Amino acid sequence: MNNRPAFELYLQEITEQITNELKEILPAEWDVPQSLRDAMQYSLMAGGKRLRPLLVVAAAEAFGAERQAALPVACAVEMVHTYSLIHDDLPAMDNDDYRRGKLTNHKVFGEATAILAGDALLTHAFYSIVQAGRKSGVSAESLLSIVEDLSELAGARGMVGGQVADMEGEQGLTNLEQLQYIHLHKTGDLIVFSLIAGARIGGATQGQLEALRVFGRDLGLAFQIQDDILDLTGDEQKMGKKTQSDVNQQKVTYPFFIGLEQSQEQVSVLTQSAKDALGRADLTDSSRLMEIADYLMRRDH
Ligand SMILES: CC(C)=CCC/C(C)=C/COP(=O)(O)OP(=O)(O)O
Ligand SMILES: C=C(C)CCOP(=O)(O)OP(=O)(O)O
Repeated sequence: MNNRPAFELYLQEITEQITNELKEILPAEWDVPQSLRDAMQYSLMAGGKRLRPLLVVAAAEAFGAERQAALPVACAVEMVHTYSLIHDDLPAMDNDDYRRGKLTNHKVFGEATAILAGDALLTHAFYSIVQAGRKSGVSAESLLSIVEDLSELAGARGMVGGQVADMEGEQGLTNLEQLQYIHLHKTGDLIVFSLIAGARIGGATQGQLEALRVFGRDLGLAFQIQDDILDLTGDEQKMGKKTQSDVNQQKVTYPFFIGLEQSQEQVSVLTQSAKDALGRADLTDSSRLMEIADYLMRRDH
């Protein structure tokens, strides 16, 4: 008999399904230049935790949707996230050598191919969203809203805008509001997208979408504060990337402004307020999303 907790098995099952779906969407024999295909697959299959696709699937299931219907959109968000990490690691940005326990994309394939692999992952994400309509019967109306949300939340007003504010602010930030803007957009917006995309697939009402936006916003902020904390206290082996990089790059972070203990307190407060918002969403079953919120904040991986 298998004694592993049900939640761990659930995580493992979804992670495997997402990886299999990604292999279908980017097949080994895909008819594109080999260096590009290799670079895209290298980072996608490098062992990321698949947290954002997990949120898409869990949100869709919380509204009673079939998991299969959510998988193409789950893959799309993982492609967007992976592109963002490839570009974030480039010499022009964070200049990191390791990601997900492996050499960064540009270290293996060179800068030009890494940039283009990121570009192609972003573009292919939109192809994958369309497949949710072609293969899994998600309505054209829902897909239209999902494409609109992704363009907004991953673009200039979302993740890219947050990344630019992060680069421009690096040493000059003077208050927590500026840092919060960066965290909410650079990291939070893709988490918000994942939740509301899943909810749209499940047929959420406007009120439920709003509640999930609040859940995602607080969860995303807590997640990035946790990332700031782990950069100081985490284990490089487990995290698969270098720690102390914020200090080395003289980046202003939550622990820099309010100290380690208060930052940890903020993570708990935000996780609780996220769960309170979720409680107000009146879902068919919110238990998995509640468990995921706790899981994200206990991570030391
Ligand atoms: C448009 C682009 C390139 C967006 C990047 C978004 C992002 C969340 C990067 C990682 O942040 P981080 O540098 O705080 O995290 P890590 O410690 O994992 O590098
Ligand atoms: C937004 C941040 C903090 C970048 C890393 O995200 P994850 O911790 O989800 O990275 P992977 O598991 O996908 O590599």
